[in-house]
Amino acid sequence: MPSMVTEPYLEFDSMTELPDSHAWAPIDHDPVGRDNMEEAVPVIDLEDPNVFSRMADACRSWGAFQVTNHGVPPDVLDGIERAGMDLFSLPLERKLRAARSPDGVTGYGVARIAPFFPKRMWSEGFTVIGSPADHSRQIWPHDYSFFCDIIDDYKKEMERLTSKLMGLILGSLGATKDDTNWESPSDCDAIQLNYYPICPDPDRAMGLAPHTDSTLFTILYQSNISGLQVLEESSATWIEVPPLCGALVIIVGDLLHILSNGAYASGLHRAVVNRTRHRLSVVYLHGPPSGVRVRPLPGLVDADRPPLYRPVTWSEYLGAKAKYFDKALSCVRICAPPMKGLMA
Ligand SMILES: C=C1C[C@]23C[C@@]1(O)CC[C@H]2[C@@]12CCC[C@@](C)(C(=O)O1)[C@H]2[C@@H]3C(=O)O
Ligand SMILES: O=C(O)CCC(=O)C(=O)O
Ligand SMILES: [Fe+2]
Repeated sequence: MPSMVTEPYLEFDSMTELPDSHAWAPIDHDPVGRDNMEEAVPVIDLEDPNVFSRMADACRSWGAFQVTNHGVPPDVLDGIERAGMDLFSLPLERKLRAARSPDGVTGYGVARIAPFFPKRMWSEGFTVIGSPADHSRQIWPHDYSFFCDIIDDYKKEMERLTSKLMGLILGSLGATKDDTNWESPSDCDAIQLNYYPICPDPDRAMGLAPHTDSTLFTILYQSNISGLQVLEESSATWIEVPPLCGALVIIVGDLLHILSNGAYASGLHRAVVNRTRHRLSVVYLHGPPSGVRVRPLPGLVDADRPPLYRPVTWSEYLGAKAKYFDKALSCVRICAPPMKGLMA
């Protein structure tokens, strides 16, 4: 694995120029797709009678879609947005009290994929798995429970929605929950808060570099500021996912690609930044419970369609991602050349 970035954290708000450490090659900020619906990431009403076929089309061609009628109350979305802003608006020294430890996963820090890129990203993140109480207490010693309560409310809504979405996605593949050997909710799901400060030179800065998520699927709330883009593969074009009031973005992760035996594409996505508006995204990363091995669904495997991937747990897959990043899927692909040092 590449060595970790060791430079000090940046006080973004004090920067009037983009430092060389954060200057990427110019970024195309004029993605197509805003007005041309043929080129737009689909928006799916979860009450649509054709929801299975609409999801199947979106997952095959985009690896992403937006959902409406998802049932998450607006005050829960507003609450987590406010809590995220409270957190990231604090002085750096306060946030660093909850810094992610070098071998840890949760807490405050730069994007975990940072070591794979030569330049640094214009963003900060905070990851929660399980209870955020310890980190919250470090940041707000006298009033840490407000943050925990908001995270708790959000988590409950996401657990309800992941269960619903899992049923629909399995339905879109012609399967049911009985075809998997696990139940929602998962004990390993993560909440990731991402903050993208105002940037003096957004054409050369990258909020979050292109990546796929290691999840079954990801539920992303981006409020009303644009920044998320998905790669449209056939034209190799980055397409903006426009913020829609109250909608949530669903991104197909690598484990759903495996479960679908390659039928659904994991969506390659990135976040760009803005000269005048800071942006917050709240990301719910959903995977299987610990110990469960994800494998291609039995109904999608036959003599003509052999399994493309071997069974893998989420933690094994995250280990491969941390080591090989965008080559992680090929590590678990059957018949692919084995990569040195990968788990049995
Ligand atoms: C469950 C997880 C998925 C994630 C790694 C993590 O352990 C917690 C953070 C997640 C996140 C969020 C930002 C993008 C991403 C690629 C990253 O660097 O950290 C994802 C990871 C992932 O999906 O691989
Ligand atoms: O902020 C965004 O829009 C993208 C965030 C993201 O891709 C992630 O956290 O995995
Ligand atoms: Fe992502």
